Amino acid sequence: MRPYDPDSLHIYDTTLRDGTQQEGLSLSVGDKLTVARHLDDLGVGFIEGGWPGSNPKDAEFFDRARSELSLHTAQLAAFGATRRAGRVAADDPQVAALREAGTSVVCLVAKSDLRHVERALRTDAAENLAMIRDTVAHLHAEGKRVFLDAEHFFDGYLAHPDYALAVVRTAAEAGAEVVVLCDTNGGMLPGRIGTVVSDVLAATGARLGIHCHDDADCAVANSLIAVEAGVTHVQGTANGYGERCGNANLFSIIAGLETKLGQAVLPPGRLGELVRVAHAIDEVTNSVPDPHRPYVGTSAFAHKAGLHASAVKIDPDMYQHIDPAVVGNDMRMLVSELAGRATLELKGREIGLDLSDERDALGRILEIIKSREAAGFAYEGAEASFELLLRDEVSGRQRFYTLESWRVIVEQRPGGEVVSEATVKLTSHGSRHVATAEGNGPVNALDRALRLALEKSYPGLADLELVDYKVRILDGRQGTGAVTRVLVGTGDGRSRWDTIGVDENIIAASWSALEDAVTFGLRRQGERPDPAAH
Ligand SMILES: CC(=O)SCCNC(=O)CCNC(=O)[C@H](O)C(C)(C)COP(=O)(O)OP(=O)(O)OC[C@H]1O[C@@H](n2cnc3c(N)ncnc32)[C@H](O)[C@@H]1OP(=O)(O)O
Ligand SMILES: CC(=O)C(=O)O
Repeated sequence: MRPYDPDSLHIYDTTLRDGTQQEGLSLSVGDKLTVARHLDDLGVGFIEGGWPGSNPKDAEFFDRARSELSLHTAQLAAFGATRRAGRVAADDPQVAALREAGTSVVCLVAKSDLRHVERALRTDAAENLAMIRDTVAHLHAEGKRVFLDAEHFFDGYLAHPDYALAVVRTAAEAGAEVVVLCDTNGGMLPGRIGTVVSDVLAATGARLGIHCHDDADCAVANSLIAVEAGVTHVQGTANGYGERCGNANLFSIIAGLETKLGQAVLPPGRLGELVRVAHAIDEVTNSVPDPHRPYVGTSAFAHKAGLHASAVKIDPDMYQHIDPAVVGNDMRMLVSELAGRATLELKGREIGLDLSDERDALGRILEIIKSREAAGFAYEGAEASFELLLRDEVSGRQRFYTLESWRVIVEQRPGGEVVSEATVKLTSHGSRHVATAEGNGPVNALDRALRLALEKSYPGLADLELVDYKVRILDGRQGTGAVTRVLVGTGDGRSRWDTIGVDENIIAASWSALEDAVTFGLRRQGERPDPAAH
């Protein structure tokens, strides 16, 4: 492993600038400061805070950053364009905003594709080079470290290589520390990126960086191949946020560099924070974490196929590209109709049960799971129901009450209010209980009535709370009517568990899921089962 040296390979985050160009993503100044702190905790080298000359929020961010952001590892960078055509860099208000942003690093965006120079900037080749030269030289003379993002570099290089090279040379000669080759439209494939980077390096000798978008689904691969070809500065965003299909996911790049290319790019010990930081930033940006995201997703090391589990049981490396703990993730087993005995055995291990000598029981449980999944169950999303099934089969059923009946009515009252009322009758530890409760819906009423009926025997049930309720109507099978699958999430303030019920009747399906939820909760609380219950 090549040791961590933040100067020899820059990890440059542009979440707060290019990441916010993602549709639907908008951050307050406070959010941006929080994201910056998370990125600094992770240990990236540079955090691009925004474009100070483009809007008041970004200007405020840089203002507040001076007093509110104390970064330990990262340096803050301000982003902006080269001077406008026909102007003097020192007098251009955009350039002034960069100069005054209070950062030691600025990153300029410049055109490097002649088509863009002529059609978007509506100027000529020479003036664009002058804009680059003047702006870089001005900011460099002002004591800034200057990086230059060469927009549309790869498209420009393929059409007019001499001009694209002239951009790199002009920027480097004027004092740009790094010239960042941008695949702005995100359409490049890795082979081409590698070749162009090698050629540009050989032709200019400039320090190069890479900035890739993900429109061809290759942004991370393109960034990694660019590093292999010699760039020493990599840009990307947290979780790959960004314009259109996003930017290169900096977290995958970091993990790839550290675990596959033998290059430490974070301070020692920080790679294990990757999952935590990725999820914390999703929280700030109000994004639902993608479970399938490489390295950091909750499914990234989740094994569903029975054959995979049977090999993983012998050696996890057989179906994992890295040890999940290295990036702060965990291996998980998923129980479903695709499971085998090995899956169940490993799942048992996760919950502290040694099932290595329980081949027959595992076979029975597998049969139950497969036939129930064929009828509409999905244990993957209901691990508490699976755990009850497993424990029942292996250590014998534990029941806390005997159900006599349940009933729900839904009533529209004068004035239009709709109220549900449920009655549950059961016997627990020799006493018969009849409880009636109201709720804002039938499931809420049933849940309350069930807990009311049990509260004398099990007062701890008061701590449980229904926190999630999902319903899915499944197609009718083999000529039967459609069935309803209900998933119930229950919490006790410290943890959460999920249970399932399936029935043609939505209330009956909900009742089954609720019973599992309460039974699981009681087992968790270590409550004494009712030996007479059945
Ligand atoms: C590839 C990237 O993602 S780069 C980052 C892109 N990010 C953003 O655009 C978000 C922030 N942008 C903004 O707030 C606005 O676009 C501003 C403030 C920068 C400019 O707004 P306006 O002055 O109204 O101009 P507008 O957005 O219509 O057009 C951009 C102008 O910048 C010019 N321009 C574009 N690139 C550059 C460049 N590298 N150097 C100098 N000028 C440039 C264009 O020619 C155009 O000039 P014009 O006004 O004479 O037509
Ligand atoms: C600079 C930039 O964001 C791009 O070229 O995509």
